[in-house]
Amino acid sequence: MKKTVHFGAGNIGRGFIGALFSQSGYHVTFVDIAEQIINQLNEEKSYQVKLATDKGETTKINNVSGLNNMTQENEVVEAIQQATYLTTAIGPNILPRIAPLIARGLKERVNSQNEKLYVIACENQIGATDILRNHILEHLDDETKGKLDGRIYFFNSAVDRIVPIQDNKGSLDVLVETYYEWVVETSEIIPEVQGMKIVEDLAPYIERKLFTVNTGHAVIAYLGYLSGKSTIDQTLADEKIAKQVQETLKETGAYLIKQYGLDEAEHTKYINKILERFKNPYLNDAVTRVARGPIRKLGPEDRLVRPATEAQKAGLSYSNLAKAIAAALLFDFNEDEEAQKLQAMIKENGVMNVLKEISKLEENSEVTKEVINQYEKLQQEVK
Ligand SMILES: NC(=O)C1=CN([C@@H]2O[C@H](COP(=O)(O)OP(=O)(O)OC[C@H]3O[C@@H](n4cnc5c(N)ncnc54)[C@H](O)[C@@H]3O)[C@@H](O)[C@H]2O)C=CC1
Ligand SMILES: O=P(O)(O)OC[C@H]1O[C@](O)(CO)[C@@H](O)[C@@H]1O
Repeated sequence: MKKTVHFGAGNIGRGFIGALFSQSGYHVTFVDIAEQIINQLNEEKSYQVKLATDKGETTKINNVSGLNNMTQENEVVEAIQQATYLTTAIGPNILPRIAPLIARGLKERVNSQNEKLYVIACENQIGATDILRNHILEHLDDETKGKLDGRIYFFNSAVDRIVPIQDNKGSLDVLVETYYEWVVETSEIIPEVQGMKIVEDLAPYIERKLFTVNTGHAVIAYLGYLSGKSTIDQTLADEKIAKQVQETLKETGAYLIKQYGLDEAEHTKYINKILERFKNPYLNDAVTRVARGPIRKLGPEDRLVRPATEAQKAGLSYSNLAKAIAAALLFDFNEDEEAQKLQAMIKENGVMNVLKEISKLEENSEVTKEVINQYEKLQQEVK
């Protein structure tokens, strides 16, 4: 049986990427630090993926097992020897932490065989696989680096499926939305995986996804949080916020249409389809999940700041994006480590310095001025 190694046995790992591999005839070895999940995968050897619909259709996912990358390093290295694919869905901030072990696995592999291995990071981040590759290279000697060509391939990808936090503690089963899209950038002919779409240029796909699905989601999450809402669908039922989301997506849309020559009517359809996905009540998707990690989400290349700076450069409107950035700056959820760190930074150094440090926005840039203007207005509104 073909084999694949997937780092991150969480929501996207089990509910999306691992499930597609299993359905394509692969044995999936999940690598994670969550001991309970690893034990259950090894004991139960399967789990159910349940669709967030009124019928709640389920699919059984077979041929799965687990390894703990903290306590079973040798076994992970061995699994990498046998795999055709190595994927991750672990969170962008975790990629540097798993890179040393992947590097060990790759070193052993290229010194003992010529079979091709395809590495794909499935994270909400532009160029996540390139970033992972650079971390891996830091842990390889020149001789090993020289052997990667033609053996180890690194492909960027875009992943789109809403998988909320699961409220079935103790079960491996995962509730997912029906829709999914996994786009992988390569011009190589690679072993087929059901549901994987191959493209030669990922940029329009990942930007369209990140600056529509993720920007829209972030606006709902941050404004929902500020107005005391619990879930995404509940927030979108608030007409004022729904209008604000539309206005923000018009701004990212204008940039995407200009940048990639998208058809305006098609793009409007794409936006509307996404808004329908967000309204799914069966997902019960918490605003605090979608808002998680505000420091990462306020990064210069991420879903809020990049479209704002690109729109500004292109002479397009960005005031609604500035409002979204301002709302993210006000996210003070006390169970989110990044939110707490962000609030401490704002308290100590002020918003302008935080925008400079985290978002790489110049002090007196037009975008910075507009964000501060929106931040002050929002602060008054939520008082
Ligand atoms: N949940 C969703 O709807 C979507 C998530 N994504 C992306 O997928 C990635 C994963 O997200 P989720 O699955 O939602 O998160 P999650 O929190 O459900 O899963 C992450 C998994 O990584 C594991 N992990 C954390 N640190 C680790 C380490 N050092 N070594 C090994 N495993 C470690 C955790 O134990 C957890 O099982 C993120 O980059 C996210 O942006 C992308 C599209 C959709
Ligand atoms: O996973 P992140 O990057 O923290 O952001 C949450 C976002 O990811 C998703 O879970 C999947 O795209 C979206 O639901 C949401 O926009």
